Amino acid sequence: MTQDILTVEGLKAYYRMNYFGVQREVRAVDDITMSIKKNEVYGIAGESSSGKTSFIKVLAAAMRPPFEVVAGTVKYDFKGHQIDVASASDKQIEAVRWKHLSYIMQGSMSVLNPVRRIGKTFEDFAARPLGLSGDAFKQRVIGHLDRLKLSPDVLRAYPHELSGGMRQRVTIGLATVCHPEFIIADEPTTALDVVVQKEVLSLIRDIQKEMGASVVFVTHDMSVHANVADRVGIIYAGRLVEEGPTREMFFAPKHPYTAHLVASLPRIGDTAQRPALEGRPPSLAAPPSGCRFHPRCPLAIDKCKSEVPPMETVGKDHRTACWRWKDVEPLVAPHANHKVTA
Ligand SMILES: Nc1ncnc2c1ncn2[C@@H]1O[C@H](COP(=O)(O)OP(=O)(O)OP(=O)(O)O)[C@@H](O)[C@H]1O
Repeated sequence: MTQDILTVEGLKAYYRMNYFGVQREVRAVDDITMSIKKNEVYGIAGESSSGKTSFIKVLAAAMRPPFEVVAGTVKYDFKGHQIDVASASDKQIEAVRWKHLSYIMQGSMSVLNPVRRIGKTFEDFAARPLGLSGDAFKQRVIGHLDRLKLSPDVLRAYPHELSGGMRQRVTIGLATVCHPEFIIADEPTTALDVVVQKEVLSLIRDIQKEMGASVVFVTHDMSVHANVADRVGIIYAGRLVEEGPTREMFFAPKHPYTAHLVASLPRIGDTAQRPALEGRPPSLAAPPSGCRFHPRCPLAIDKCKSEVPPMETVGKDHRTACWRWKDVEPLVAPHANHKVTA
């Protein structure tokens, strides 16, 4: 049986703000339970503002006030090192950062210090976790850059001197140079052109295979999920509403929201009109009762308005939170041009 490397239970994480004495709470992650296996690539999808970035910030132990964990656990089982990052101290998190757990944040420029040469940034990130210095450290970094098809010259460059694709490679290099067991990436390909996107994706996949790491990544681009993920999880209004093997999520979704998301993926030669999903995701300060998707759901019944659907197992590694999952039909037929992994 494959072992889990990450187990999340009953996780709630909110932005808690105080505006002139008035408390406001944005429930960005609201009761998520899930797990990720060793060597698995897990993609997280959902509309803008659904809580994807907030969720992986907790996984990456990168919360900053006013964002805080309100309930639940986020337990990693690293080699010889167990940690619950939802309650660990900064010092305990420091001990696993980069060496076991790494985080590729949204937008490579925000990670790379604009006034520091790339080589210095590598030293800041990786010298201590690797326990190397001087020439030994430099050789290790150069060897790693070579795998990423980057020349040692980049170490002398400033971030603005590199193209967007190169910067993203450097960010991936930073996140992987210590051979972490768990890599978290937020929109790793957004803002890159299609050709560079493909390169960056295959790079992440190659590195993951070579190092035997687990990867969690977020993107709103369903074609990236189709090509890269082993399993996909769908977040709607702060909740995980469905997760399952990528192929099943595309060809046999069991949540009406997933059916809409996967239907949004353009296919070559397909001119069929698909019903648009009306409305917008709800405010996370005052989400709807019952199933949060019910105001937009074509299958909603009275029960959906008042009772929260529990996550039910509907197949191997496949779970959904929908009272009417048996009635969910794919909105588009499987298509020959629709490449899906697995
Ligand atoms: N620093 C913050 N302070 C207050 N609320 C925030 C903050 N950051 C995010 N939020 C709110 O948390 C909710 C979830 O946002 P989050 O960025 O996690 O969503 P997302 O699914 O990643 O969206 P996107 O795809 O646009 O990045 C949103 O309602 C957002 O407005």
